[in-house]
Amino acid sequence: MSIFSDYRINVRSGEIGGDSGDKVYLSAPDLLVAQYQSIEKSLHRVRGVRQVRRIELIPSERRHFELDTLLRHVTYPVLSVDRSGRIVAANQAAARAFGVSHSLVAGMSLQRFLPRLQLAELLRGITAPRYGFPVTVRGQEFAVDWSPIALAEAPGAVASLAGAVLTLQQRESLPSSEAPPPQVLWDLDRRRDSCLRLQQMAPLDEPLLICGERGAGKSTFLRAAYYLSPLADSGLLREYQGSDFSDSSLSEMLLLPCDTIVLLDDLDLVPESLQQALAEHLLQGKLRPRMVLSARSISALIVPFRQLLETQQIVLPPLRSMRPAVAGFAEKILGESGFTLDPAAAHALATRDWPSNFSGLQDCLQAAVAHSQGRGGRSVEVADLPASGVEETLPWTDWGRGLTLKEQMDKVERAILAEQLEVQGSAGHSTRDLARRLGISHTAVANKLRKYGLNEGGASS
Ligand SMILES: Nc1ncnc2c1ncn2[C@@H]1O[C@H](COP(=O)(O)OP(=O)(O)OP(=O)(O)O)[C@@H](O)[C@H]1O
Repeated sequence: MSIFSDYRINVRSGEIGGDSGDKVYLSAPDLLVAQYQSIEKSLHRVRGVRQVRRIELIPSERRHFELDTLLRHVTYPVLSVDRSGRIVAANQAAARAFGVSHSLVAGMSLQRFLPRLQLAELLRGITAPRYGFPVTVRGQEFAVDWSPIALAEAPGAVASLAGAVLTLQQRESLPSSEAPPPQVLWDLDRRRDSCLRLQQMAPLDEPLLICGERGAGKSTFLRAAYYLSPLADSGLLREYQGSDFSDSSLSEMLLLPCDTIVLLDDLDLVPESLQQALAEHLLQGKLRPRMVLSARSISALIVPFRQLLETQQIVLPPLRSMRPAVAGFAEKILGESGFTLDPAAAHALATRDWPSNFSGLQDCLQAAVAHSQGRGGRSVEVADLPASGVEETLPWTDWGRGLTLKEQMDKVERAILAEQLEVQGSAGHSTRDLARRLGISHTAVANKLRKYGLNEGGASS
């Protein structure tokens, strides 16, 4: 050092390195060639010095320089923040996204650019990386990857956090950020009550549960709840599917701001441990967004959710409990196709049980329209309807709504015969055995089987 000071050479930094740790690197950026030549000999005389060389960059400068070049070439924003949320370093792309000059970014507060990010929370307690949570910067949608910088002594401990590195990827058209297409709700028969309840409950803050069987319209109601919520105008929208719900979905949800509306479809398909965690966070008030959930039924959920949502649920009636309106629903579905529904076909539809509800009715009508088209028709007739699948046995009041006693009895009789045929078919019995078992004549059995279309490929006589 005295050699350098004798020659008035400013040494800005130094480090020890090399493969065997026996090299000393000194950074003297203003060193002139003549100065170097003069000190070189003196340096050689220092004990232990074997070689003196002049290099362009010392290793740490080189690393810095390489990182800088790398970041400059990264087209998406990358930046780092310290524990207090101040930006320490940022690349050009980040400065561009934030709309400030690159030289000014360092030192600014990140919150200024991402006002809705739960920054304090992230910096205070999150020690594992988080991927893909949505933010908006000057009207542009990004997904943020957040990697905490933990100090080596205690990685994983909150106290060890020194800040974080963030990367922002532009989101082209993430479905979750897009509002679903608005849909007019069918408000016939018992469905009208569900629509009215939705209108009353959607604008509230409490979590809302929509229950219904397969195809009963849960997803449709979830999306309608979004439009009926005051947040639809200004807030953020996030949609989750219960079957895909994971730990990272939950941690992402915890970071969402309070003006977000979360639609979580099929909560009953979320693993129980995650349902538990979700319920706890909700009860402790840690989940800020407005939650709208759906499930097959409230009894399919874990106990805390049942208690939490009991008074805040809308149960969608199954289609079979709205028999008087089945034709009306069918006409709404047919509406766009220009096909009409023949009264006999409408009646036939009303007698079916629709285990998959509106989805089943839609599929059936789609097939019927194709069939009718095939014969050059413009209306759906009984002959166009595909054969109905398996029918379910259900509580009588709902099940029989809109059916005469005779129609109800016929459905029961058919179900009994179909079940008996299946049992005896596998045991190799005949229709005579069936007649004996049911206590009726063989002719009566044959007539009934014919009436219900059960005689083909069934039991032998
Ligand atoms: N009230 C309604 N108004 C308009 N369309 C509806 C209504 N209810 C259901 N539908 C239509 O019926 C079909 C089934 O509805 P949806 O997908 O919402 O049911 P789901 O209960 O979520 O089904 P799944 O259990 O299979 O997820 C959809 O095509 C939907 O458009």
